[in-house]
Amino acid sequence: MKIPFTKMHGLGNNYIYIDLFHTVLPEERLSELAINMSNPNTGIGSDGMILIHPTENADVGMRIFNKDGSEGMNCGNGLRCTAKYAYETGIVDRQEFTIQTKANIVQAIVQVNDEGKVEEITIDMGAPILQREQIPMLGEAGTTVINEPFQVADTTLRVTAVSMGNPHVITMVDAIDHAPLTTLGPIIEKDERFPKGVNTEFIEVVSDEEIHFRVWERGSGITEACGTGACAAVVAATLNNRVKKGKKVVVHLAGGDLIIEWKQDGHIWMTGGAETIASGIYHA
Ligand SMILES: N[C@@H](CCC[C@H](N)C(=O)O)C(=O)O
Repeated sequence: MKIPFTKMHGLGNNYIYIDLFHTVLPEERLSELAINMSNPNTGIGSDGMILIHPTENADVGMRIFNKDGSEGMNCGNGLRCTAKYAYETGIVDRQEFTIQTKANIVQAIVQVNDEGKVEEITIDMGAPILQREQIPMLGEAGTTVINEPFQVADTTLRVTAVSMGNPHVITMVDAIDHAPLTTLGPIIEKDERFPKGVNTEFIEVVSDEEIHFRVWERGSGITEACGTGACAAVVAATLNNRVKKGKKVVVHLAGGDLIIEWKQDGHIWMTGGAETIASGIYHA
């Protein structure tokens, strides 16, 4: 099977994008394709695979597969890349349009330069989910998880759990360069208290408008950036009284910056870039 693809990244979080407006893929091979294409030695090399597809409920649909073949519910960097792709290829002809993920339908707004290229994308990511059982995280149903002690290996972290349609657990640290990302990230990802696994973030809140951020992603490990994670980080910092609702926060990820605002109406807005790296034909 020969599959046309485009490789794109948002702040270094890179995926192989397949345009299902023009290509058909068998559902039963999607997971295997994501694993194989993501392999840097025998595939293309990526953090996973994203499908851009027609849907009845929005202008564009998006599905995300991590590099271990698991399907995620949402992807912030993927949404910005999908918005750029959809606009630049003419799938949509408006600068404001909707994208459906497995989690929800979001609004995308693209800023376009004189040459018709998308330079910046803002996504209304919707409202975060804080109810423990909806994250999901084991424990007393109906409660939230804010600065809760969490024993892992021989360390007690204090964690805040947030779903942006996908699960995140956030720990505030004093110095981002010393965050135990590689040691605790893979253990927390598969901790039984998170029945569906979890994306693990460490953040250093510098001020009420600036956060340093590192992530261990469920299904992909360390990545350069995680858009839903950056949104979840600002929610966690707000719930811990370190930043304020209604104020823009610059989140410094390993691959660059995102501007995140948790608005007074409860929605989270994410603004940042997206880049096209290459396109070609994958031989499956
Ligand atoms: N990199 C993404 C999130 C991708 C999915 C995640 N690993 C999951 O399984 O939930 C982002 O930019 O949000």
